[in-house]
Amino acid sequence: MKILTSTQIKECANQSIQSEITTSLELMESSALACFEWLKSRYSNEHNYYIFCGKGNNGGDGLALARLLYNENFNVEAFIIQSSADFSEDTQINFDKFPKSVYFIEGDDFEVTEEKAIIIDALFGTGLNKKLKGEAEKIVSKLNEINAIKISIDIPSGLFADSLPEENQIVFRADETLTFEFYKRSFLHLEAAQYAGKIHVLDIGLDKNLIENEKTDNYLIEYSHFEKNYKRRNPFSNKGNFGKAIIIGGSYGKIGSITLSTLSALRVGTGLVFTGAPEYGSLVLQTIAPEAMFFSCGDKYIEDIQIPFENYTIGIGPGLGTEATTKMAFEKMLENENNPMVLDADALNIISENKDLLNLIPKYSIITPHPKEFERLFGKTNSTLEQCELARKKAKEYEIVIVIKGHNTAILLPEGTCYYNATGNAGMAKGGSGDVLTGIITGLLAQGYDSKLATILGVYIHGKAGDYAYEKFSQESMTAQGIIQCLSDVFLELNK
Ligand SMILES: NC(=O)C1=CN([C@@H]2O[C@H](COP(=O)(O)OP(=O)(O)OC[C@H]3O[C@@H](n4cnc5c(N)ncnc54)[C@H](OP(=O)(O)O)[C@@H]3O)[C@@H](O)[C@H]2O)[C@@H](O)CC1
Ligand SMILES: Nc1ncnc2c1ncn2[C@@H]1O[C@H](COP(=O)(O)OP(=O)(O)O)[C@@H](O)[C@H]1O
Ligand SMILES: [K+]
Repeated sequence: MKILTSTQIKECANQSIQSEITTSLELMESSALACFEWLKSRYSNEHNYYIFCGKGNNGGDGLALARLLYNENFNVEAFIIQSSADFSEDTQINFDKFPKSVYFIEGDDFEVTEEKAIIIDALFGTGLNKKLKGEAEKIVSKLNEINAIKISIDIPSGLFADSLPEENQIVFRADETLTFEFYKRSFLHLEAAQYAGKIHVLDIGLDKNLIENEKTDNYLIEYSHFEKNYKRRNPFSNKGNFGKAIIIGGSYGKIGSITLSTLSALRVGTGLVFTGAPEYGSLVLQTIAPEAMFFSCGDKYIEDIQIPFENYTIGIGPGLGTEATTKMAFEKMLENENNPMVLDADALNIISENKDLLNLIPKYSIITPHPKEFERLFGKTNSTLEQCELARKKAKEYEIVIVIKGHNTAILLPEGTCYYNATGNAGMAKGGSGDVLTGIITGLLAQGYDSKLATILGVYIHGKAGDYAYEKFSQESMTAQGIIQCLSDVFLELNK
């Protein structure tokens, strides 16, 4: 799914209107109708709906929604900011059409009975052009204090679509946001996402051809991406058709991490998986992952990485350690390798200590830092959006794929595009989840997916398996091994 800026979204709507595909009033009605249908499917008319409206079109959506609810006998009250007397044209029409009287409110001079209350925030949408102040700030602050179900229309009031709020900025805190047609980019960044709650993208009938023609560098990964690009297995295939993945890492006390990567590479369909680890890891690895082959990388830690065959794909880093000899062996390996590889964890920590090594990373390799590892590699930034933009620059500069891991993992490609992921959950916030991702991406790369697809699909599958693990084991009890176990559910779904 494309992620467009608020200006682009407005432009799409304007073009639809100019080409007489629709009118602005019809768009407002279909926005309100989409919200109405959504609400009706989730909440009964036993609730009391309190709809807070501004003077712009977001307020118009709110007033149209109030009418639709009222007409179906829902208990609804509409509140309008006092200073919002000069409505936009369509909002004025919807104000006139609302059959009940509304409350004009000033500051915190309004009452909401908390019991069974649903507060709908239609104060400001994507037309917000400055931080909330005065009356608006007072209203939102009071709403935030009320104990009720809170739903924002299009975007929580006070939030911008394309930039992040500062600390202590007043923003409506929604449990759910019903947003129109597109994810707003800010929803994919922690600083803003905390205000938006669960996001639901509603279709309001904007012309899909116009959306198709809008250019963007930011996308959200969707199931269709995976479905479209997934390589089905030919019935006549043999193990030689599905690549050789070499997973390198592990050190004393961290053989587990490389085991998790190995198991994950096996579980995404790789033809042959080899694990390179210190000798003492052999017994554990061969017991837990008998399908994988083991080759020794020294005794106590890696001294030299000798790969005993050709045509392979390397994933290196989990549990690798940063011993002096390991560093030397890793540097030598980087000097000798030309094919894209996956670099994670300690491989990245070693590079952080010697930034010249960035230049040795083979083109189109994939690096998977969490935000702290990213900071060690490329420096501090003031926000996650700045970090994402810095990653875009670095991905281009070094011609690599950068994966910034987190709740909404961001993938930055060498051509400058960003793909955000929305699968996964907080049950994955545990040691070992990242090692699973390394194995998955390495396995996909080994099977012939190019770096871009291996990463996009890998990140998506990883989160999706995490979501299955959540359903099966709960967020608390799921483990990295649970994620690996649930990879089968992802592939079974795909093969249905
Ligand atoms: N495009 C689409 O596809 C569709 C969009 N739709 C809906 O329209 C929404 C966008 O509507 P919009 O452009 O009228 O702006 P909106 O956010 O309602 O209000 C801006 C108003 O608030 C004011 N204002 C700004 N900042 C302020 C502040 N800090 N404190 C106080 N006031 C402030 C500003 O006044 P100004 O400062 O410019 O005088 C302006 O009048 C969008 O989110 C969606 O819900 C659907 O109906 C149909 C399809
Ligand atoms: N709250 C969350 N929501 C979704 N995914 C998460 C969340 N927390 C962690 N993850 C995912 O789990 C993985 C954790 O990786 P990492 O931080 O490297 O941990 P590890 O130390 O286990 O290797 C990443 O892929 C990340 O996207
Ligand atoms: K809103």
